[in-house]
Amino acid sequence: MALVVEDLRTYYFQPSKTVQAVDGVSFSLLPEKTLCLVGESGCGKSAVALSLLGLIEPPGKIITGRVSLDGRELLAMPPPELRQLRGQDLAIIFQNSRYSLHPSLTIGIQLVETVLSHSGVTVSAAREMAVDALRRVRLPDPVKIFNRYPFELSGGMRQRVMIAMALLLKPRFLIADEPTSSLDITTQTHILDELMELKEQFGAGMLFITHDLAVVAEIADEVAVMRQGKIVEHGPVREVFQNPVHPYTEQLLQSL
Ligand SMILES: Nc1ncnc2c1ncn2[C@@H]1O[C@H](COP(=O)(O)OP(=O)(O)OP(=O)(O)O)[C@@H](O)[C@H]1O
Repeated sequence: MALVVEDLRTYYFQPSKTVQAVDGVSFSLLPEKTLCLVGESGCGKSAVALSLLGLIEPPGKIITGRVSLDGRELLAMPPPELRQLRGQDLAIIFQNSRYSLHPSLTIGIQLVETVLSHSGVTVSAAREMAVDALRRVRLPDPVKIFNRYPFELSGGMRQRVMIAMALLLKPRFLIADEPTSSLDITTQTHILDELMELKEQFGAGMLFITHDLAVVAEIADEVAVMRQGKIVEHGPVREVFQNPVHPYTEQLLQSL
């Protein structure tokens, strides 16, 4: 059981040029393991995440590649099937600033809708699952939060809600795109700890996108270093940190 990415290429066709945002990326994600994808801004990390989930929008396009989950080919999957798979088998946590929660729906409605769109449980069971998910991410008074709108919560609370939403259906693989970068350091540390704890409870594999090598040192089993759309180095985190082969990795480590 693995999420396997092979020779993925995703380009953005900008008016003046074509950006090869992802340019032949391959890796595997295994259950219970954390692979950190690092690299400077604009190197294509988010484009990888969006490609895996079928969320690339024009002017972007997946040019070629294979993404398979237990032998099922994701890139060729009809959109309704892919939507069903998202959340259940593969979930994503974005940075706060992008794709955040719907502003005019309560937290509870958004969580309950997510459950109902993926399973045949009753509304009251979905409600219970939602409150339980809010409790798991250690939000105080989950029932009260359930009835709140996103704007009534702090950034840290909203990010916890996003984690609760991603873990609601106990996905087997989790993609976290800089999930804590918009938060202050203390909140970042707490949320990261909670995310890792929950991930371990569920045995999920995780692709964690970050440019923070201190975070990588703490959570990664493996690290892949990306530069200009390509993975230039990939290996167990200790090996890569102690013995960087690519000059760019060395440069990244020196900037710590
Ligand atoms: N919607 C878009 N339209 C045009 N070009 C885009 C779009 N999204 C991304 N790109 C381009 O694709 C390249 C990769 O962007 P991407 O967001 O994947 O980088 P990143 O490594 O995630 O950066 P960051 O760490 O800043 O989030 C960049 O050159 C970017 O300008």
